[in-house]
Amino acid sequence: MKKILILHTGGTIAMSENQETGAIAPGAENPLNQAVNPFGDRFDLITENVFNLPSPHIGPKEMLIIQKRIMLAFNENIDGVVITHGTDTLEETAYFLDLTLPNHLPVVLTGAMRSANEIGSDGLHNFQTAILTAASDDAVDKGVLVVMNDEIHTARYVTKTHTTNVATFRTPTFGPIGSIAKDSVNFFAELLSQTCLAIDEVVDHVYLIKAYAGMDAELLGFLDNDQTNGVVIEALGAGNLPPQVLENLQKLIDRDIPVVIVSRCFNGVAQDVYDYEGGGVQLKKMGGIFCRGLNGQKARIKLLVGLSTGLQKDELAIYVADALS
Ligand SMILES: NC(=O)C[C@H](N)C(=O)O
Repeated sequence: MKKILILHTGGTIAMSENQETGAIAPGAENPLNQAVNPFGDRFDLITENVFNLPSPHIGPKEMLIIQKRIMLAFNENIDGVVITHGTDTLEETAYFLDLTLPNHLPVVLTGAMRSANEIGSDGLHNFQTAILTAASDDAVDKGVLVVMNDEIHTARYVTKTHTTNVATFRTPTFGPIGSIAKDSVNFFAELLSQTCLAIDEVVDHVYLIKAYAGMDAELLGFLDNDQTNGVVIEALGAGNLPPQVLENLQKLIDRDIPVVIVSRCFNGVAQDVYDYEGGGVQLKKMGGIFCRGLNGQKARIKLLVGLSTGLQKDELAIYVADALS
């Protein structure tokens, strides 16, 4: 019988709706703990309530606590791990774990868009399909996975795309790698393997900012101080910035603060293609690190993990630049 470790961390999947006001909030008890186990004796389910937090309250420190708990599971004959999590920051926790856990133990994150007592609540269904996926032999060596709404996505590329719809998790550019139909878990893609870094602490002051038409130079100026450890910029289009921010950008780079460039576009990959003032060619020459294929929040997690594990300068740039390294 497969032994599946379940780690509850909170989120809408653990919340209920106030029937009078319609407001959604966590209660003292996680409704998932009261749910009947639909699998009977099929799996040995070991449940731990790690946190009961809405996911905007989850940051790298909490991610590291979850990571450390899963590292222990490697010596506990666990066959798979399911993490229930709020959806707002689920993709960041999933990617943090993807970068820091060895690949071979299936680790699956899930959540819900409708709380436990709302009509059409998706929590229990997502929870069950996440368990099925974590128990699937085919989930081994696929990296950390996100299961929502009968789809299986890689932690590396999945993102939350809708504020309320149950089909919110999507993988732009690449698509999901599997699906669940009733009881059967089907994968239709392999994952290219990546390095896993051993992590023991997390650095702070790693920032994410978004470029916009007429962007003010001051914002980058505020980050030009001893505290800043790294900056990710969601640049325009293929990876370009307005000329007026270049002077302050150069100041950050001269301070040896790693500056990572991704695109604010929903699809595609940032590249140094444009050779005009503020274009990607110049940003790269100035020392900007182009990150291939990750969105802003994932690139920030990667930069944070690289910095937290002690990578510096060229080594850090190589690690962050390629989503597969
Ligand atoms: N659907 C959700 O879980 C959203 C909630 N605000 C959270 O992330 O905790």
